[in-house]
Amino acid sequence: MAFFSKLKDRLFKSSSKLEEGLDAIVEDGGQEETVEAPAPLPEPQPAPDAEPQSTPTAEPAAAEEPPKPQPAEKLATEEPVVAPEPTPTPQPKPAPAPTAPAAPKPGLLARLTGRTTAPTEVKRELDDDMLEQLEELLIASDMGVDTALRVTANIAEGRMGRRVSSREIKEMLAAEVARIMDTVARPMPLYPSKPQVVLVVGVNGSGKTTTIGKLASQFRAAGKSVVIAAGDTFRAAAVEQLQVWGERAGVPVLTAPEGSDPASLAFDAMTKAEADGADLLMIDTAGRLQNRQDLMEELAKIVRVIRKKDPDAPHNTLLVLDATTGQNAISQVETFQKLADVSGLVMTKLDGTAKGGILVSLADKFGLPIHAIGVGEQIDDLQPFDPEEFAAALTGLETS
Ligand SMILES: Nc1nc2c(ncn2[C@@H]2O[C@H](COP(=O)(O)OP(=O)(O)OP(=O)(O)O)[C@@H](O)[C@H]2O)c(=O)[nH]1
Repeated sequence: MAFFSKLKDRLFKSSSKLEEGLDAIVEDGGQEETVEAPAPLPEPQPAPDAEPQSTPTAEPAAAEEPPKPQPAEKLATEEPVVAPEPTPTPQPKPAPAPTAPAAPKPGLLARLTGRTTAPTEVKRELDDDMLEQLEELLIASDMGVDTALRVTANIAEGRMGRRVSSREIKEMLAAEVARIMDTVARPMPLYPSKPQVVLVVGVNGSGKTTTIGKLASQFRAAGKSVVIAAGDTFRAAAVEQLQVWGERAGVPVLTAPEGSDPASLAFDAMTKAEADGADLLMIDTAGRLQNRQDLMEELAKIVRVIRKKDPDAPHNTLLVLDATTGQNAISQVETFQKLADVSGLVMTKLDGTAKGGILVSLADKFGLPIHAIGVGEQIDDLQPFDPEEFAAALTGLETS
């Protein structure tokens, strides 16, 4: 519940654009029609709130990494709060059905008597022009050309020539988006290894430090002992910022003198975390642009050194992506994947983007797990990723 409203509120910037675009497409060339009783929805009814917390289960992760996982625990502690929602069984929706046959009569009478109370809505025939407009809209929302084409093709399948309302097109789109995102919504897996080494990488300012602080706080609240290593040894300010987050999360931050080798800090931090019996060691790294070859090499070195200490480490390599960077996120994933064997993504700043479609594009292209999303700058502004809620928020479905 908390998650839903937060995402909904904060994704408004993103949803409103897509939502307005979808409304405009239907209105452009559409005609107002009287709403027939309980309008039969197109077959793939997405049932947006049917299984809200189904996603952050870890079965897929377990299936993929059979050797070690003792699959994930939820990242977001408020996840149980979502549970109460589905119970509201007062769904008197089925009831209106019997009244359906009677509905046209009063509508007609009302019209004859000049009291036009019958509700109307704009519908447009789903044709090539409409699909083209839809493709353009999705591409503009950063969904990427390939994904946009695939999504529209799926929407079109079996529905060409049908008259659709704005709400129906949003439902179809939300169902497609949720289907793509369903496979990638997975919390960060936890392993029995002690310490489980989590390397956090990304370009400058993507939100690595903030995400580490938020994650550390959540893991700590889940009863894990966490240690953070300040791997950005180049900037004193970065270390200080991490120390602030360490304090907020209540976890120790290991540092090294400014300018020292981040790989050796990572090695020392592993030794220390092991000696302390820590469950998790989260290693922050300096932000590096994917086109800076030297820095990317340095990252590869950090990974090599970590593996000297534990060949299975880093157990998780989280790539933190800033959702506001749009399509550039694609090349970030490609480059970081080559050097650091990225195991999962955290998408930050979803509260500030007008183009949440990038997540759909990433999921469709790489299939990397999305462990969490950042929806603000506060310590509790990191949420598990829920495909249905995301799809509904992105398309503006729940606001219609
Ligand atoms: N609105 C919003 N801001 C965020 C989010 N995550 C991080 N930020 C902000 O983004 C800015 C950069 O975050 P950092 O955590 O310092 O990013 P970084 O990747 O560690 O940065 P470098 O160390 O410079 O590479 C800060 O102002 C954060 O408060 C988020 O989910 N939403």
